[in-house]
Parts: sequence; structure tokens; C-alpha cells
Amino acid sequence: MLIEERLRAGWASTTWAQSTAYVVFAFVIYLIVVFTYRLTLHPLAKYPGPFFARITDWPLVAHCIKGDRHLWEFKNHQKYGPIVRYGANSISISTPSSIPLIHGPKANVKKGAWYKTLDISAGAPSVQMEIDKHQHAMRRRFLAPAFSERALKEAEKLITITAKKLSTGLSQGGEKDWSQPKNFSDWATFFGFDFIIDLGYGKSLEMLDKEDNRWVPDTLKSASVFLYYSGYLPFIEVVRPLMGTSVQDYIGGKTAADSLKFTNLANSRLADRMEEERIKAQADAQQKENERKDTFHYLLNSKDAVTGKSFTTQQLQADSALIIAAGSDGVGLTIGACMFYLLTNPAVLARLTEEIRGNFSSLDEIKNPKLGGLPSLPREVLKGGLNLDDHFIPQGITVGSPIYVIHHDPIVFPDPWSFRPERWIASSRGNSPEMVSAVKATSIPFLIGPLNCIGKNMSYIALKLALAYILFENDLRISGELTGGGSPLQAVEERRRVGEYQMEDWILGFRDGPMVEVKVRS
Ligand code: HEM
Repeated sequence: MLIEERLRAGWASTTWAQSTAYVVFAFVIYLIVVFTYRLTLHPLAKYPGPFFARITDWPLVAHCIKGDRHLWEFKNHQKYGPIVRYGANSISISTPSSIPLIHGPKANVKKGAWYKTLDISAGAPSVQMEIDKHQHAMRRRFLAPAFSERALKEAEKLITITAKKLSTGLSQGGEKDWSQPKNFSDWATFFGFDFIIDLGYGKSLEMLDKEDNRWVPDTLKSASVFLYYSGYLPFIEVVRPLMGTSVQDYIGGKTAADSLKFTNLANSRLADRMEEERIKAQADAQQKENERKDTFHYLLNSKDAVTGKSFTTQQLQADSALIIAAGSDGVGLTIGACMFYLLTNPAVLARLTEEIRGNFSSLDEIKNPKLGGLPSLPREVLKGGLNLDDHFIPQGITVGSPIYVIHHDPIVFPDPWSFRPERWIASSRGNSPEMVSAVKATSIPFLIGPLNCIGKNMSYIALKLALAYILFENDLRISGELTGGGSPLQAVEERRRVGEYQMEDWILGFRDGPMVEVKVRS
């Protein structure tokens, strides 16, 4: 009784300041216990990495916001070796041998929790966000007809129209003499959006023709920043239920609002397209045969051969936003990167131009520039663990292949900062077939395995057509001082390589330049 009275008296005399101090004290003790565990008894305790990244995910979040995660990973691997702990529960492994072990068909992993946030505003998981392996496989089966050989043949015809427009738009003002300076990455971005939206919904945003819709890529950029870092926030489980609602505008500011704006754009395009398909369904058989078969024609008519199910509207909405984002930007970035490396390597540009204008031979060797600002895409180890080289990684750990680091591995890619398309050709400049096989196996801009990019073949078609039309019809030169590359004045050492196309890594790779002048070929 006496004790109880004393306790009551004690609480009654406790001030707010004292209560706050107790809470703070308890929190500090909690953090000390958690950090000590992560540095000593945690299954990843033995792996090296930056000190703060080994105890918390905040450094990772900071680099995702800054857009230099790929460079951070590069620096970490240079310092700590092929296995780096970059988060409390995450490691990145840069050995070529680990690629099939993490991404191959038998890899004992699923997509990491980061994916739960990626398409949150869409209301249903897109194929990329589908973490469950069986559900994901079903979604891939739904999508398959839109990326089949038959669909790609149709796609080629449609992409050709947009590639011609790119060439014409770019050369405007260059009919007689060199044009005014143009930002090539902007034009490549317009092409990416126009071809994918035309192909997807049967009606492009006409960014190559007029200015009205040129605001869309900025919205996507803003949305990407938000979705990139928020998925890694240490308290994301608490925030996630609020995402996709109007609360998102308040917690994430402009970037979050833009994320919703972008989703709404994709949804409204899809709604128009579904209405069109409903009307078309009433057309007679002959009309149906002649109609244009865009991506959503295949998706809206797709049925899974195994389960007999079709897409729900919400799944279609999620995949529609994903395809616009993944397709447009990946292709825009790659064309921009190709042109940067061609213009800064005049001998390669001259040879390619000659081939295109001569016998229009293949662009196969050019299509593999050192693509991708991509860092490790998170894969979570499943029950039973994962054997990676000589390491056993237990269930629940996040593993990933740092693509940018791997693409600059000097053992597989000697002289890794140079643009050398002949790396992909056996016997040219002493490349043995083994060297070329190693290059091909280690070059993974689209990843490999069941979770890889479904748009890989379509991307190659778009890349080849865009580059071929531009170079067949025009001459190009760098305008003034080179832009788009690194600069010796940059504070971050990894941003000083003048000959490297610079990207901000915000899931997609954002870029600016090179500025070019264009002249229609006489
Ligand atoms: C050069 C261009 C492109 C590059 C470098 C690229 C790269 C990638 C990569 C690395 C992934 C795996 C992402 C992950 O696991 O989180 C991916 C997934 C995906 N990409 Fe692409 N992509 C490109 C173009 C395209 C195009 C043109 C389309 C569609 C028309 C597309 C549609 C998709 C889809 C739907 C996924 C999700 C696949 C899944 O989760 O099963 N991509 N892409």
C-alpha cells in the first residue's frame, strides 16, 4: 500500500519535461541496443560497408534523394570489395558469378519490400510491384501477347512513324545550314513518351510536334524521386497506408503530388482507350482485322491460358502507368546516352553513319552502351537461404546486383570508361569469343531471369529505328562546349569524368544534354 502511494505521488510530481526526458532516454537505449546488435550479432555483421549504412538505412535514403546512389555504390565497392553492406539488412554483390544466382530462374529470392511502395497510387500492384512469385508469373502471362513476335511486328510499323518524326523535329531549322542548338536528351525523351503512348493507347502525346504536353516528363521525374526514397524509409510501414491518398500531397510535397498527377494521366489515357475498345468490339470481323493493334489491344483482350482470368481494371491502370514510365524513359535515356558517346567518339560515329547510309547494316554493336544508372534492385532471400559464391545468405536479407558497378568492372570490360562497341564483336582488336561471352553475360541493363524487363526487344527496335533515322537523314555535331558529361569542377569526384554521360539515379536515369546542332543531309 505504502509503495503504491509513493509511486502515485511520484507520478503526480513528474513534470512534462521529466516525462519527455524518460521517453528520450528509453529511445536512446533502444537505438543503442539495435545498433549494437546490427554491428555484432546480425547475420550481416561480418560484411564491410560505410559505418552508418551498417546500422541504419538513412544513408541509402539520402543517396536516393540526391540521385547519386549508383555512384555511392561504385565508391563503396571500390573501397570495400565485391560484397558491401549498404543498409542495415541489405548487401550488394558485384561479382559476375553472382548475377544468375540472384536473378536466374532458380534464385531463391522474391522482390524486396521496396516494391510495395512503387506503384502505390495506382490502387493495385503493377506487374513490377507484384512480390508474390506465382502472382507475378500470372501477370507476365497476361502481358506476354503484347510483347510477342507478332505484336512486335505491328509495333515496328508504329515506332517507325515516331522515329521519322523525331528525325524531322530534331532537324527543324537545319534544312540549309546548322540548326540552332538543341538539347538532345529532351528530344530523346519526347520520342520515348510519344512512341510508347502511341503504341500503348493508339494516340500519342505529340511531344515531338508541339509543346503542350512537354510538362509530362518533369512530373515523372518528380514522382520517381518520391517513390525511390520513400520505399526505403525506415518507418515506411507506418507511412505506406497513407500513400495513394490526398495525405500523400502533404507528406511528400510537390514530388508526391506529381506522383498522383502522373498516375491520373495514365488512368485517363487508359479510360479513353477502354471506351474505344468497347466501341470497336461492335465492329464487324473485317473491320476488326484491319484495326491497328496497339499494346492495349493485346492487354484488353488478354486471358491467362492457365487460369482463364483477364486483367482487372485496377491491374490495367497499374500496368499502364508502369509501361509509360518504364518504356518511355528507358528508351529516351538510352538514345541520349548513345548519341552522347557517338558524338564524343567521332571515329565510331563516322563508321556507324557510313554503315547506315551505305547498306543500312545492323546497329547491334551500338545498342549496348554502358547502360543504366541502375543500382542494386532489391531481392529478398526466401526460406532456405541463398548460396552466393562462398557465402550463405539467410532468409530475410535483401541482396542485389549493382548494375552500374558491374558494367564498369575492368576485368570484364577492360578500359571500362571508354566507349568501345567492338567489345561485343569476337576477333575484332583481339577480342576472343570467351571475352565477348563474358561481356554479354555481364551486361545486364534489362536484368535477366523471370523478373527481367519484358520490353527488351521492343526497346531494341525503338533504339535502332530512332538512331537509324536520325543518322540516315541528318548530320549532327556538338554545340559549343560539350554538355551532358562530367565536369572537373564537380564537388563529387565520380561526377568529374568528362567523357561519361551523367545521370541522376531516381529509379529511372535522368539526364541533361548533350546540346547538339543538326543539319539535314545534303
Ligand atoms: C532501354 C530501355 C529499357 C531498360 C534499360 C529497361 C530496364 C528494365 C529493368 C532493369 C527492369 C527490371 C526492374 C526491376 O526488377 O525492378 C525492367 C522491368 C520492366 N520493364 Fe523495362 N527497360 C527498358 C524499356 C522498357 C520498355 C520499352 C517497356 C515496355 C514497353 C518496358 C517495360 C518493363 C516492364 C513492364 C517491367 C516490369 C517487368 C516485371 O516486373 O516482370 N521496359 N526494365
